[in-house]
Amino acid sequence: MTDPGAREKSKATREPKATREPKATRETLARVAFLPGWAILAGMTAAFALGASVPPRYRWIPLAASVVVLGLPHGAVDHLLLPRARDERPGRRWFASVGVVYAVLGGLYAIAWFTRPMAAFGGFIALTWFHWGTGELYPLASLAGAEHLETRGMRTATAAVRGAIPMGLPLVAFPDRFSAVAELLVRPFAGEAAGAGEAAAAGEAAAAALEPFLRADVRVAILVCICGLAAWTLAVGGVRARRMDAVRGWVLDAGETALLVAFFGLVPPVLAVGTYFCVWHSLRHVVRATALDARSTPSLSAGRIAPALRRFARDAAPLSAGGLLLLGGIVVAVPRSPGTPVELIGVYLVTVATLTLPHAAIVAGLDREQGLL
Ligand SMILES: CC1=C(/C=C/C(C)=C/C=C/C(C)=C/C=O)C(C)(C)CCC1
Ligand SMILES: [Fe+2]
Repeated sequence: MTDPGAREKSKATREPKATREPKATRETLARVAFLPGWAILAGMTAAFALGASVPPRYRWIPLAASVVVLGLPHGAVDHLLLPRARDERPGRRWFASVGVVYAVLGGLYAIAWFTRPMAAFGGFIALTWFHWGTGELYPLASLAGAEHLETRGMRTATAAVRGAIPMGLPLVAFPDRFSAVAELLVRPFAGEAAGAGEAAAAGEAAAAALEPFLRADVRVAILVCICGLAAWTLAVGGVRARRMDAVRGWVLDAGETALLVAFFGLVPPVLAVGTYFCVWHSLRHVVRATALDARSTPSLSAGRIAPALRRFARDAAPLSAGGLLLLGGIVVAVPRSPGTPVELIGVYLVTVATLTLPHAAIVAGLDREQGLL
């Protein structure tokens, strides 16, 4: 005999933890997670559609800003995420475990950059695809309440689409910029005793390895795959949403997907990726982290986000500083030290890459904990 009360209870515990926030709290979180990103990306998309342009050197500003604003700090609370999601105290044991994950995964990946930089770059694109894609599930499913994402299949497909847009469309629309960034990231790792000639050769080797992806027919194929997957995922999601009478969440999903396609198709990639990193991916993750902090719930449910963000900034400060130290270490350790601001940002991106592997692993653990992955 199953007692209906028990069945109700088990249903309640199966519900992803992330959706347990009271409605008022969720609305505050959603406002902060969504509105700035929509406004800034839509504004920039419109400006570039109307022919705006930004001189190349200024396109790096958002990426440079991400060192202190949202970008690097968004990963600096990784040691607090899982214990808070499990209602445990984030003590020394958690800090040590997360430290080990960072040391092992980050360390191995750093070695890969020094030994096989081009493969490491390819891995970075794949990793970002996964991490930025799955990073969209919490805001969509838990904050926007997009019920068409209730099945694992829909969530997998949606994450694949959301990650493919920022990594694939810059290649499709701006192949030369894409390969220039690949060269920028790979060049400092040219052989131990590399002279300028050898470094240039490494850069050229990077460009040569990318060559097949830069061909017009291959890029058209990539575009067709991304748009086809997006259209198919949204079509299946739309049917589900209609059946569940949950069209609002689907409209948000479809609208965002269209905005992202237009944004990454029109805005120069260095500017687009940097902006997206700060005001979209990182902001959404920061909001998610504040939602896990029990001390922040009273002010959040009263519609106030500032105290929660201040608390986040305090939590994230020490390890953001740690990230900067690591950046300094990598700058010193690369065989060819960066000589210009842009080269310095290139080395920063490699630092971000090595930190992103352990960060993505921990966030994936949180996704599992919250029933999203
Ligand atoms: C800058 C840039 C690129 C790559 C950026 C990447 C891969 C950024 C990843 C950031 C991460 C993972 C942050 C942490 O969440 C591309 C696509 C080559 C295109 C040209 C501009
Ligand atoms: Fe992240």
